[in-house]
Amino acid sequence: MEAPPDNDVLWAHTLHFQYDDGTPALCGVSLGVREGEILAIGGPRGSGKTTLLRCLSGLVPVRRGEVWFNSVPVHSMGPLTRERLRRDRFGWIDPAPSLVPELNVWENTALPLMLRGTSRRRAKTAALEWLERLDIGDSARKRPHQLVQAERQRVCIARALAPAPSVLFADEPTAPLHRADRAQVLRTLTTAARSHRITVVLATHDAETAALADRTVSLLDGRRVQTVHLPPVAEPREPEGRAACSLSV
Ligand SMILES: Nc1ncnc2c1ncn2[C@@H]1O[C@H](COP(=O)(O)OP(=O)(O)OP(=O)(O)O)[C@@H](O)[C@H]1O
Repeated sequence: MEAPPDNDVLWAHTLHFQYDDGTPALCGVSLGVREGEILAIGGPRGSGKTTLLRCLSGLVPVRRGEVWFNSVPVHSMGPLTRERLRRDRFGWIDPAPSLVPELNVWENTALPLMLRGTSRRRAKTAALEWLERLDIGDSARKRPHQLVQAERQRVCIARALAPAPSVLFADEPTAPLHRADRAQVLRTLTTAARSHRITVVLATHDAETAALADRTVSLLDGRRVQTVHLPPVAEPREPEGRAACSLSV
């Protein structure tokens, strides 16, 4: 059996993944992610990017192949150990913002820190700092329903960065943002990651987003390929009845 290299924080070897309905999503993908690296996982829709992030982060069990985090096997962990690993060491950003509706913005942002045992006061201070960095500090006391989609996504990004996770898995993190916002938020995300030595695994089908990473691993039909042409990304559609959001940054 091959051993993971010492300087790879994440290492996957011949990963295969098939959904319960039989859909093959990953076919023998191997990769290494170095500590502090920002790695883009590129590829068109349906190429397996989200599934790869789910396998690497321990969100789904790996039945064929291996995943190692800091030389610890994730593929052989039980569900509770994987859950603890995700809570204590990993961060996750989904393409669509998902917040607890009953909590305000800073409480949502502070939640992962409090789940890790940080006091409410310290978690609030950290949450407010990250909300400021994401230009959403003024909305700290608002409820999620009072924000537009793009603002909610900024809150999700602040929430993921606040605990300074060892690895941040970002699945199309700027999908709900407009072009101008996208570049600014991505720059904030990558700058924060670099200054806090957060390793980032960033799934994207957008060439401009991938260009901000240190390196890109490309997928096509669940397989790793040398290069893949990524078309320009379409603008997100605004929900009806809302003006196009322009966050002043
Ligand atoms: N829950 C599921 N059940 C069955 N098949 C799925 C499921 N989720 C994804 N798939 C299939 O697995 C394959 C890989 O999907 P995946 O979402 O990982 O790709 P992706 O590159 O992230 O795509 P996108 O950019 O659209 O999110 C696709 O064929 C997809 O249809």
